[in-house]
Amino acid sequence: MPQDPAHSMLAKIAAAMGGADPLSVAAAALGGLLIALVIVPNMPARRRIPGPFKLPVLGNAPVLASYASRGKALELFQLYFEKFGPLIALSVPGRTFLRTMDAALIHRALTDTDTFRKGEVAYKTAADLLGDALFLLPAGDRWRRHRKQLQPAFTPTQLRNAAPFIGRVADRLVDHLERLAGSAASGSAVVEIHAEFTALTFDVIGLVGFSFDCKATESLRGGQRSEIFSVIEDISRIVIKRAPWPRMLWGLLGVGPNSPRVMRVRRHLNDLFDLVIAEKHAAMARSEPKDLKAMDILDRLLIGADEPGALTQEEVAGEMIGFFFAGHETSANTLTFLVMELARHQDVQERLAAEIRAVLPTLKDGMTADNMHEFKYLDFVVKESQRLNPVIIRIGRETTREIEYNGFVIPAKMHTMLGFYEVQRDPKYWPEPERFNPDRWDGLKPHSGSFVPFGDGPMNCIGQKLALIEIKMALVKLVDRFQLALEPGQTLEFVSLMTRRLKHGLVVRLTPRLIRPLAPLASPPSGIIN
Ligand code: HEM
Repeated sequence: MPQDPAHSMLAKIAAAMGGADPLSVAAAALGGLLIALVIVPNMPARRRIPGPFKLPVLGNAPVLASYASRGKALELFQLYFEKFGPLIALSVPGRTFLRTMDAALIHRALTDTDTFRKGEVAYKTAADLLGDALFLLPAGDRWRRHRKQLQPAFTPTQLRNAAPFIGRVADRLVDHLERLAGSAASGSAVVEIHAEFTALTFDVIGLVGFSFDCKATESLRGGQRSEIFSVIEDISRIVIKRAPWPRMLWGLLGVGPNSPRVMRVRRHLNDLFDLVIAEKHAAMARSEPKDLKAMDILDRLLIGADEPGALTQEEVAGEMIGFFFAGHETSANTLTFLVMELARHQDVQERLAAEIRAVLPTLKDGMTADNMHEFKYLDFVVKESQRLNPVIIRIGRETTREIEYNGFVIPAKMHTMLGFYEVQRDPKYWPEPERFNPDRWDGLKPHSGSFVPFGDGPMNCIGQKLALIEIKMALVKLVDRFQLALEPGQTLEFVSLMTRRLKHGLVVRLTPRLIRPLAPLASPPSGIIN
């Protein structure tokens, strides 16, 4: 009788085992598989990191994917941390990973580069969309070369030069809001402020990074949302959709490198880069060579193109897209959360307004990158909002070797997700963690690893000083001119894609405060924007 291949295989194995019954061999094989795929991964063992039940092969991928696609991963991890403690092990096909909210481990993972490195997971998941952007690159020579080339664009001199441009973009926004309020019968403006901030931060990156006016604010005024916003947003969605699954399944999910959706995103990004570069070359041809100090990020990258270690044209494109991506949504979400907290806490808002009224007139040149520290309460408010509402809620690292931590064994090459959101709300480090209390920052030096909105260590946020100038300038101008209140009837729903934000934005009512002359603003170096 002809035998099916599986049966003949079993017969061969049985013969090799000295003529054992093929059925017993099959049962033993099945048992072995069960032990390897279900029992071992879920077995409680001393020193093994605890975690939720893992399905054979798929591990925790289905439940992670279901929560992540709805932007609800934080809720899931909150449950897991409550159940299993500050270190949890999870698995998706092909890899096991660790998620932690332990401050000391977070600090170590960010600063001890011999033991933890940024691995390739993020790069492999998004490089076809974003190219060789610094914020994606894994640790190693390529990352070092990019960081070295970009670092000079963030010196105090560069930031000093950038501040007046930022001031002008912020002025454009508050002037517009004032006009809106002036033309409304109620005397106040009702706006969805997140869209305004997204446009503002987009324009700031364009101007400061590339002397390119994206006119995002302008297109918003024209009643349309610039297409590039939806493209950038789609990148986050694509990456989130890909993350729990192996590359070979991305195509099936509609997010493979050759899927129409992905190709559309790439086409838009290439167009944007071509436009910026063409404008830059035209500007270079029109004007005298710039002083090194007055150069933007793109000038610096292009001017040094012949020097050893310089970035190639492709790498420059990656950095440009990377800066738009890493630098605009993060700052916009941070600003939106700040307005949300100020609108919810009118007492804090009034104290801040009083500080602004007291400090601003004393600044001879208006608010600059050098005198921001005069606004002490503002600094507390920004930090407290970043603590409660970090926009980067987690980042990943990988162990370079096996280590022991608090009695647990963390194997080599373990992908480790650092839970910024959770550690910044941990009652162990933050009394009354859910309370928005800027005064807690008075004289406070946070416990290492417990406050990391910009990361830490050598891969910390290269744009953090620029971001803080932008955020503080915009906030000072806004609170100085308007009283901010939440418009009733909206539910504030949070989503966590690549960054955390409000799903439907934030609708606020802006009522002009008493009109009084503003302190002068330092003029920008040239008239790029009106
Ligand atoms: C409030 C705003 C911002 C927040 C909360 C933020 C947060 C972060 C965090 C947490 C990291 C560390 C990632 C890691 O360690 O793997 C990071 C890296 C980075 N950020 Fe930001 N960021 C902000 C604004 C900006 C801006 C305005 C820019 C550019 C102008 C920027 C560019 C970058 C880049 C290029 C990296 C990668 C650095 C490296 O790997 O060497 N960010 N950011």
